[in-house]
This record gives sequence, structure tokens and C-alpha cells, in this order.
Amino acid sequence: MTALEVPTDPDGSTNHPHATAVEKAAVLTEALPWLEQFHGKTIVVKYGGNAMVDDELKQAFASDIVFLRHCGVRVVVVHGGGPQISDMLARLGIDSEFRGGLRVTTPEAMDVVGMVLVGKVGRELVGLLNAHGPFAVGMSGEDAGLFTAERRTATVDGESVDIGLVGDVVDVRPEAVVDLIDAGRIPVVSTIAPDEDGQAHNVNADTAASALAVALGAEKLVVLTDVAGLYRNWPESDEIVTQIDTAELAELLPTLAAGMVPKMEACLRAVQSGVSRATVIDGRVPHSLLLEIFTDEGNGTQVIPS
Ligand SMILES: Nc1ncnc2c1ncn2[C@@H]1O[C@H](COP(=O)(O)OP(=O)(O)O)[C@@H](O)[C@H]1O
Ligand SMILES: CC(=O)N[C@@H](CCC(=O)OP(=O)(O)O)C(=O)O
Repeated sequence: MTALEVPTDPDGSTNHPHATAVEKAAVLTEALPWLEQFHGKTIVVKYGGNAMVDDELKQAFASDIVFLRHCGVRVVVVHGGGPQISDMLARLGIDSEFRGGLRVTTPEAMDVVGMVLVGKVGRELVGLLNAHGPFAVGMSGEDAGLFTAERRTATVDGESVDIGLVGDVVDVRPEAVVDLIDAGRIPVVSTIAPDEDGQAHNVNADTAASALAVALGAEKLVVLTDVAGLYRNWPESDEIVTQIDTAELAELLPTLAAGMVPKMEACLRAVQSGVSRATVIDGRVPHSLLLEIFTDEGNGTQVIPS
């Protein structure tokens, strides 16, 4: 018997008193190569608004992030909040629609986007993380010149359409994020970004997480969402694409339905720009982040270089 084989009784049953302990030890030792791989490396985790389902799940997410930090991973959180913004806009009686997976953002809606992302969702995450110790510091793309945005359009049926104050990240100054990580903190980034003239823009959180991962030279981008990964023929089939390279993904991208477009585009851009892996995982599964980083089992959809 090797050290980590589960001992059995002579009748073959696994009721041996050491069986549970050995199983637990096997889980811990399985993490060792991953700890070795990610210690001292940067991982950007994008936490989607759709994965912030309930308090228990949010607390599990926060404890996973703190766990990573204690394992010596340089972890950065970029959060979304699409459903939370939609709720607040509805409460205020402000119309909102998505085109090509991006929110049409009027100046009036932009105020609400800023309030909800920076003032509500970001604050809540900082609070959940800091229940474990004084780690998290919230910031937005407006802080210390983190992001500069340029107004962008959406692509709908091959046509470019105006969607208001929506930006793409054209410049990243990651120094403040690096300073925070160096000081042992966990930056929590809300994705509002000013353009050259200081006008705030609404940036899709997947897009911003990707740009930040590239600027930080991150080892990995992990995107938590509300599906098990990228479905091959969504919504007809529930077959998950477990691994896809950048060439295949670039071909698939124009065929994808709106919700997944910014997400897969973000993964594609990250891996094309030097991030080793980008993974979309199911944020509704408690501790899916820890399982993704520290176990041998693949989880969700992994984008790799071609
Ligand atoms: N091919 C696909 N595979 C998986 N989900 C898809 C696909 N196409 C569209 N979707 C939709 O995209 C949604 C995820 O995107 P989004 O709602 O923006 O999530 P998040 O808030 O995590 O950023 C899924 O819930 C699903 O409805
Ligand atoms: C331009 C655009 O669409 N911005 C998003 C920003 C929030 C976001 O991306 O949140 P999720 O990750 O939860 O979808 C929005 O207004 O909903």
C-alpha cells in the first residue's frame, strides 16, 4: 500500500479508522504541485454579478480569495455587477438594454453604473474579504490612472452600433495595483474608467479583467459566471467546451450568443497577449475557485494558446 491509498478492512470495506484521514491527506497533497506553480504568481479573478447569488456563496468566494492570498498567490479581484445595475436602474425607472452583450449607457445610466459598482458591489466584496483580516482595498479604473478608456461601439448583426458611454480599456497603469499586492493587500477593482478628457465610461468587467491581467503579466485569468462554462451549441445542448485554443476560439467567437461574447473575447485577448491560461468556471458552485486552482480536475472552459 502506498502512503495515500485508502486502507481497507480485511473484508474489503473502507470503514478502516484511518480511511477518512487518508482521503483528506490526499486532497491536501494533490494541491502541492499547484501551490508550487502559483506561489508568487499573479492570478486575476473576475467575479461576475450573476455568480453573486446569495450570501453563503459570496462568503465562500471571499474565503477562497483569502485562501489564495495566504498561499502566496498575488491575487486581484475584478468584479462585475450587471444584474445589480439592472435592478437599480429599474428601481429608478431608467430604461436599460443590452446590445451585443454590452449595456447601452446614457449619461443618466452612467451615474447609476458608477454608484452600484463602486458604491455597492465593490464595497460589499471589500467587506466580505476584510472579515478575514485587513486585506482588501477597493479601487476603480479612475484611481491612480489605473484604466484609460476609449468610447467603443457594439457589433450587432455585423453592424457597428452606438451604445453611449461604453468604453474599451486602451491604457492600463497597474502600478497602484502592484503596490497594493506588494504590501500584502488584495485589490478589488470596479470597472469604471475615464477617457482622455476624464469622462467616466462603463467598461464590461470581463474586458477590464482581461486588460488588467495582461498589464500585470498574470499567470492566469479566472472568470466566475453563472454557467458551467462555454456551451458548444447553446442553448440547444449542454455540452461544455472543456479546452479550446485561441485559433479555434477566434473562429467560434462570431457564432456565439451575446452573453458569452465579451467573456470569451476577454479570454481570447488575454491569452493572445501572454496570459498562459484563461478559464471560465461556474461561480454558483461553492469553492469552484479553489477547486479550479488547486485540484487536478479541470473545471469549466479553459482557453490555451494555439
Ligand atoms: N455558448 C454559451 N455558453 C454558455 N453561456 C452562454 C452561451 N451563450 C450565451 N450564454 C449566456 O451568457 C450568460 C453569461 O454571461 P453574463 O450574463 O454576462 O454573466 P456574468 O454576469 O457572469 O458576466 C449565461 O448565463 C448564458 O445565459
Ligand atoms: C458595458 C457593460 O455592459 N458594462 C457592464 C458592467 C458590469 C459587468 O460587466 O457586470 P457582469 O460581469 O456581472 O456582467 C454593465 O453595465 O452591466
